[in-house]
Amino acid sequence: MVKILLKSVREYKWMSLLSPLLVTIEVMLETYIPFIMGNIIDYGITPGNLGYISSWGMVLVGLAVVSLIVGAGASWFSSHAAAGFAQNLRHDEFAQVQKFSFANIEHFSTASVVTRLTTDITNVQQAYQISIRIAFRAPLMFIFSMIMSFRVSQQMALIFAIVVPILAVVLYLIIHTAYPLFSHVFRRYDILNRVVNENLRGIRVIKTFDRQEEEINKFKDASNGIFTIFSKAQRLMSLNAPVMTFMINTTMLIVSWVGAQMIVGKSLETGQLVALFSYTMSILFSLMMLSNIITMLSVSQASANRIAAVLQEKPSIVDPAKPVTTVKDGSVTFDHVSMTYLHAEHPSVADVSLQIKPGEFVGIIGATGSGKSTLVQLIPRLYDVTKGTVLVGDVDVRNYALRPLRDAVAMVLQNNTLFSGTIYENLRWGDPNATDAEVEKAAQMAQADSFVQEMPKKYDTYIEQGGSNVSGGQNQRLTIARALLKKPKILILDDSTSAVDTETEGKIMTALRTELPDMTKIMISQRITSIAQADQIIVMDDGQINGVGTHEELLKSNAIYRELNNSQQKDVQDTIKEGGDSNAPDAGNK
Ligand SMILES: Nc1ncnc2c1ncn2[C@@H]1O[C@H](COP(=O)(O)OP(=O)(O)OP(=O)(O)O)[C@@H](O)[C@H]1O
Repeated sequence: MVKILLKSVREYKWMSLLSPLLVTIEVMLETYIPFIMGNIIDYGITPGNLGYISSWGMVLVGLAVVSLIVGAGASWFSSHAAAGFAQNLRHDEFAQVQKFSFANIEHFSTASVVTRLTTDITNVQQAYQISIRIAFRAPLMFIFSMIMSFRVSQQMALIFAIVVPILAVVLYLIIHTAYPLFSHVFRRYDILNRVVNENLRGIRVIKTFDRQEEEINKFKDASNGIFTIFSKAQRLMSLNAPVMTFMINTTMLIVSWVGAQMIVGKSLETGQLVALFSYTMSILFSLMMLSNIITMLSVSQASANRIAAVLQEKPSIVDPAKPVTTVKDGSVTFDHVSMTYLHAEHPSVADVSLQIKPGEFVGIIGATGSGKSTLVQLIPRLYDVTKGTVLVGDVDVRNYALRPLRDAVAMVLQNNTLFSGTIYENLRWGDPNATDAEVEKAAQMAQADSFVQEMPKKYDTYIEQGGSNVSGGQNQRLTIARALLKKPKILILDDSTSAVDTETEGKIMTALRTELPDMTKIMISQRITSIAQADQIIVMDDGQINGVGTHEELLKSNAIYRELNNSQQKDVQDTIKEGGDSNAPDAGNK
């Protein structure tokens, strides 16, 4: 796992190596300073030797300055290397997520991917910075201080041999209890992110239903969950400080008591005792630092695992070894195709066989959940079939490189998203090199040009995030125009004219049929009127094809289609009787 993450260190490798090197120098200098101080007391101050004091005093100042500079360098290199490493890791993880298929994303959940890209990366960044600085500093400080205190007085150093193991056991017990709590926190972050994500996406629905209060409570629950675990873990960790203070004071007392007796017995000098006080502090503090480091590193191990899982996830839909790069035409064949979603028990599409000729207009109709969207998503390979084969231009879709396949198959979803930017910019997602005239032509076919022309800035009108400043029907027409700019061989409209009135929808289909006769048009719709003109209509029922034919043929031969037609005719009649208008959605332009 560590190996996978460390691949992202890249250009920050040398900084990462410099930091521990400088730390080693810093610690050596720092532990030498009390030794010189002790000597100055014993050989300079006590006998009144001013020459000794001034010459070693200069050395002392020199060492302190060098140690300061080296320490600052180590700190700078470690923080810079850690920030750079985190940046690379974030880019690598984000790039990996872009390669994911829908199935991959469903595996992790969007909220969890967000936590892995934010909180988890921050944790790993901190852990990395600690690893290349403090994780070196603490044990080195401990070892050098132990060596130096043995050098000063072996007898006194034995005190540490008793105190250190006791402290180590206490600190271990604290960490051991706190760690499992920390590792739970991340799962709580996923929940928090899910609540925020859902809230922001559905903010309009929330406002419409006046559900702010409930949403605040949902957020509070998620946030309280994090608070409870964190404060429990922190309460345990806060025991560290009093335990340390107690141990330091006790050790100091023992050192003072034994030291005083040794001074009286002439086996220890005053300066040596002062040096030993300093080493006591260093040894105990480095132990505390070590315990903190171990906790932080173990906590961030959970984060590191979660990031590594994303980096190691194999994108389930990738280019084949020798991909076909051109799509011959817009023909589509389903050959005994079945598709079962991950974790689903039953197939959403079962044993479907179907032939669509290039340029045909195909309508798909059926009850909700009958598998219409699943079926068409197999054409641009948004999901792979579980059984059978889907062929586009007589080639199995799995044999194409993804880019040319998805360029040839444009898909417009019911809730397709527009992005923040001008209308020109949004439509050019379909073709970045399209001229203004080409953009406008596509918009005309999608019946979007008329309302865009009425906007003050026309095609330079700024679309807000998620297309929030255009109506649902306008949004749909713009996304159809965007898809048309790809000049696809196959255009799939997945209920993507649902918010467009029937008259405008009719105009769109007429434009597509007359101006793009070679482009295969596959249209999913709940409205019979939308697909009645199709060359063939497919009636889906429970994942299977229940009937295929033209409008007239199906009216005669297919019970489901007849039933749908009758109920929709009745609705129209009822509405007319009530004096309403059947073409409710988006009848006017905003
Ligand atoms: N991502 C998914 N994971 C698991 N099951 C799914 C997923 N998407 C759809 N399904 C299930 O597959 C079945 C077919 O769904 P699909 O969206 O293809 O139906 P549909 O006919 O297009 O419905 P609608 O008209 O409501 O859009 C449904 O039972 C649905 O619950």
